Amino acid sequence: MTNFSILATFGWRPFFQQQLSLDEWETAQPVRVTAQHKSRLVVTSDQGTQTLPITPAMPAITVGDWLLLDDLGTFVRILARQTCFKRKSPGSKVESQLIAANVDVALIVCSLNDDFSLNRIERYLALVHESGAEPVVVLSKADLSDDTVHAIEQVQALSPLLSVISLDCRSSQAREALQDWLIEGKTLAVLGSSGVGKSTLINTLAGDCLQATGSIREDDDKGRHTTTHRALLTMPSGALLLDTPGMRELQLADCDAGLETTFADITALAEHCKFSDCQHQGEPNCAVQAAITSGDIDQRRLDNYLKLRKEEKFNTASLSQRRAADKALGKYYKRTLNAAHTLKGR
Ligand SMILES: Nc1nc2c(ncn2[C@@H]2O[C@H](COP(=O)(O)OP(=O)(O)OP(=O)(O)O)[C@@H](O)[C@H]2O)c(=O)[nH]1
Ligand SMILES: [Zn+2]
Repeated sequence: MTNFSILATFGWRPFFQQQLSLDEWETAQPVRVTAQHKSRLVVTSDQGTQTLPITPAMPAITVGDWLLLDDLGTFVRILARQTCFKRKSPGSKVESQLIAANVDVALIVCSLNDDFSLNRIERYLALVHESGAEPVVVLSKADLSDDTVHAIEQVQALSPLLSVISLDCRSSQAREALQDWLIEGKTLAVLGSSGVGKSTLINTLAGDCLQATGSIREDDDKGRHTTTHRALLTMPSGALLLDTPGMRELQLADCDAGLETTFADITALAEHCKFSDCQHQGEPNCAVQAAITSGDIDQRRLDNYLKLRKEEKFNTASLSQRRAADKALGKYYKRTLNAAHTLKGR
């Protein structure tokens, strides 16, 4: 029988428990994916850590997922995700690539020096809202800024409900600043552009346990000893840190809903524009332009919204275009093959 209180320390909660049938409750073993390799997964449960070969019958699985295994340790099924980060796949076969599942809190790191950009924060907010995770904006390198208060105000003005904090990633006080989110069983992820202090913050939050469990020596698929990176770590606070390279390279794509949430003020106003397809760029009786004239909304914010929406549309369109192109290519191959057969048959 599964020890659910141990599982809770890995992020197990009613959302997952509710998905179990009575039978599964008694016999199945829930495990969480803590690392992913080419041909196998590393999973953790109340029984400890084990590896699981990836088979063609399995659905797409990513770090952070919860799976059910039977009493022989064989994969049974994947549980529905509470949140999910994806990105546009570089290949053309699959639409999107899974990056991480069941992240509760996404720390959007933006440094208070040259990198500080409201546009970039809005871009990350759209991504995080799309995933379903709770965003927390972390303004790093506070020690290098003369006016953190003003910066916090600017970010807070993006949404009154947004959590915004400033800190020095190198200082142990960073843990205190984030203590509201460093809760046992909560899964955090860190994102932000290069050089803003993500690794430094992760080191500070994870402390000694990063060295102890972050890199583990194990045998690879060919039996060689390798040092691999474990993507899900338990921090001293009991909170879990999900750290995979994919989180660091996220692009904005397929996040229509995330944009709507991030720019809820603009989308709410847009309902009052005269034209339902108003682009808010000079059409008559545009409620958004009126809000800009009255100073309720910044021109910068509208420009960024229009830019991100255009980018999102472009990315989504190129996905469907690629799908259409694939189909056409498939048909071409088939035709050529048929023609070859016909020729041969003559
Ligand atoms: N003064 C100051 N320096 C910081 C702070 N956070 C990070 N740094 C420094 O900034 C540099 C970049 O920090 P990293 O933690 O490597 O940044 P990163 O976001 O992980 O960068 P990538 O690995 O490229 O994605 C390092 O030299 C850090 O020591 C901070 O809060 N204050
Ligand atoms: Zn309008």
